[in-house]
Order: sequence, then C-alpha cells, then structure tokens
Amino acid sequence: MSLFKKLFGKKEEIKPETALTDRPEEGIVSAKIVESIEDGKDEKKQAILEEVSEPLSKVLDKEEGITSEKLEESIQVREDEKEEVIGAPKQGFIKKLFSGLTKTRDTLLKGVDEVLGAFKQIDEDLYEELEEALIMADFGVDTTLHIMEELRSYVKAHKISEPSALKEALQTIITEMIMAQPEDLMVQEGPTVVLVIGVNGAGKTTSIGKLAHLLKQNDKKVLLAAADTFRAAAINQLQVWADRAGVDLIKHEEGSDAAAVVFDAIAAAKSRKVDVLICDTAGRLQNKVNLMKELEKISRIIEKEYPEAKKEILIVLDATTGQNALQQVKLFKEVANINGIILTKLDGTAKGGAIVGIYSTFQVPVKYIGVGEKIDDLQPFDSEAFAKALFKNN
Ligand SMILES: Nc1nc2c(ncn2[C@@H]2O[C@H](COP(=O)(O)OP(=O)(O)OP(=O)(O)O)[C@@H](O)[C@H]2O)c(=O)[nH]1
Repeated sequence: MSLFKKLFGKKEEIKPETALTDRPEEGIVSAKIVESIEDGKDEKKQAILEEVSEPLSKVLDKEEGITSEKLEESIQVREDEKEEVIGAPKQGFIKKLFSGLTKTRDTLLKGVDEVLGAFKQIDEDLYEELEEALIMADFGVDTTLHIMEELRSYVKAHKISEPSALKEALQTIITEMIMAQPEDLMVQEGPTVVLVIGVNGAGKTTSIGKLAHLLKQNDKKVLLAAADTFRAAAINQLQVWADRAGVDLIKHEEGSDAAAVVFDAIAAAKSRKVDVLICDTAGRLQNKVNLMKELEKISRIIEKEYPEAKKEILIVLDATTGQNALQQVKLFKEVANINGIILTKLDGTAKGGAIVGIYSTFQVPVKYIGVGEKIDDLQPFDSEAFAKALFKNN
C-alpha cells in the first residue's frame, strides 16, 4: 500500500484547534463611544440595535443544515456595477511572491522530478508516487485525487507514454485549477462594506491595514471600524494600522457591542462619502453560535442602515497552516457567507500548495495575498503569476 493510502486512506477529520478566547458575557452594556458619529442619533441607534438583536433561536432557524450540535462544536482557533481592478500586482511584489514560494516550489518540483526520473514507463506505481509528492507539497487529499484523475485523462487524451512528459501535463492541470477562480475579484463601484473575519494570529489586523493602504493608493476613500471589540490591544493595533495607512478608524471601548461600532461606522461612512468601509470583526468568538450571532447582527445593521452598499465577507487565512487553513474555510462557511479569502504569510511557507484546491473545493476565491509584514505587502491575487511562481524561478 502506498504511503498516500496508508496516511490518507480514510476521510479527513476536522481537528479541534486552539481554543478560542472567551467572549465577555452577552448583554454587556454598550460602552462609551470614544469617537462618536457626526450626528446624534442615539435613540434611533438604540432602537435599531435592539431590533436586530433577534433571539438566537430565530437566527439559528434561518440557517439550514446547521444543527445545534454542530454549532456547539468549538470553532477552530477560529449591474451594472462596474468591476474595477484595484492595482495589478507590482513587479517587486511578484518577485516577492516568487521568492516566497521557493520552499513550496522546491518541495513540489523535487518530489515530482524524483518520481519521474525513477520510472521508465507510466504505470500505477508511478501514479501512486506522484500522489505522494503532491501530498508532501500540501495539496491536500481531495485536490491531489482530483489532479491525479485529470492527469490520467490527460495522458490518455494526449497519448503520453514518457514519464518526463508528465511534468508539463501536471503544470497545465494545476495552472488550470488555480486560474479557474473568477477574475472579477476587486472592489466594485459604489459603497462597499467589507467584513473581515479570521482566527487569532492569521494576520487579520495587519491585512486590514494593508488593504486600506492598497485601496487608498487606488483613489478609494477608506474608513475602518474596530468591530472586534474583545481586546483593547486589538483595537489599539488597528489604530496603529489606520494611522500607517492614513485612514480614519471608528472605535468604541473594549468589550462594547460590535454592532454599535458598525452602526456608527456606517453613519460616518455615509456622511464622509467613503467608498470602502472595512470592519474588523471578531473571528474568534468562543463557538460558532456566538460568532454566527454576531455576524448576523452586524449584517442586519448593514442591511438596514446601508442597503445600497455591497457587502463582502473576507476570511483571513494563514498560508503557513496549509491544509488547516482550508478547514477554517469549511468551518467559517457554516456561519458566514464568505465571498473571498485573504491569504497571508505566503512569504517563506512550504505549504503554498494548499492554495491550489481552495477554489475547486469551496468555490471561494482568493482575493488578496500577503507576502510580508510591511504595508505594501498585500496585493490582489494574480492566479497566473501564482501558477508561474509555483513552477518556475523567474
Ligand atoms: N511574514 C508575514 N507575516 C505576516 C503577514 N501578515 C501578517 N503577518 C504577521 O502575523 C502576525 C499576526 O498578525 P495580526 O495582524 O496581528 O493577526 P490577527 O489575526 O489580527 O491576530 P490577533 O491580533 O491576535 O487577533 C503579525 O506579526 C504580523 O506581522 C504576511 O503576509 N507575511
């Protein structure tokens, strides 16, 4: 039996990860507003906040297929509108991507080359060893099986008999998979509210700062909202990034109602004629119930107060966690309608192969990638550049 079968013969299981930080008790009183909205609408605001705070049972009833048992599972760690491309990746960035993917590329190419060099003909043993090489490069079981299936068909269709020809075939198949995701990825015309979720340490705050900078460089007026109110440090960290990016931040005190922050941020976004409001939301509440409840409440505020805005939910994933990051997409998809992924820390990871299967597995596109800790180290995902970086050194 091949190593692949020994290791992955059974279905993958979702492993509980780092426990999530506790959330203050529900019902905490909305704290003093540090930066208040331009016009005083406190009564209206209170009424709306109360209205959107539906009982949890009602919220849950709306979600099909999510049993309370499933919900109680601890969440891991955690037309005409014109499409507009926000800044194609810069040359320096593409270089960083190439160098960032060196470890992934080395693992992948070394593995594939070793297998292909060891066989004189294409047979089952060769396919099995290729499977292992892909698994080692963190492509994941399902994606690997899909690639192997495609490879077999490709070999038949193109009547390939030389093992060496399989490398190009693999490159073609993998490139097609990466490029399968839709191109219309960027922020659209008209006001947009972006909710950013992600587990502790994935790079959420950093990515929000970088995204604000990127959008601002592309002539968008950006406002940030500190709607992840759990830790004062998180709010302060977001303030640092807001200052770096030169954008305003709407924030309340630690422990305050996240929906109230979003309410104020919407009012500010409207009066300041902001193009993109980016909300740092809690992605790490204790469990799915709390997280879903919070996101639902924020979504209802947006629908009520800002119906004209387009809403995006982006999940921040740490590329260095490889297949584990994919599991997070699976879990978060159960609580939120995720539109896209921000993949961070692609600099220096050996697990970049995990990105190949994200779209085919979840139909959620990677929208932005992070390749460093600096403010301009986030760019829109260029699938073609990524595919090239995975196979070539320049
Ligand atoms: N190398 C590298 N580091 C990154 C990248 N994005 C974020 N980081 C680093 O990852 C660490 C965590 O980033 P944060 O933005 O604080 O993560 P967070 O998800 O907001 O986490 P909490 O603050 O704990 O909620 C920081 O040290 C960042 O500098 C990236 O693309 N590349």
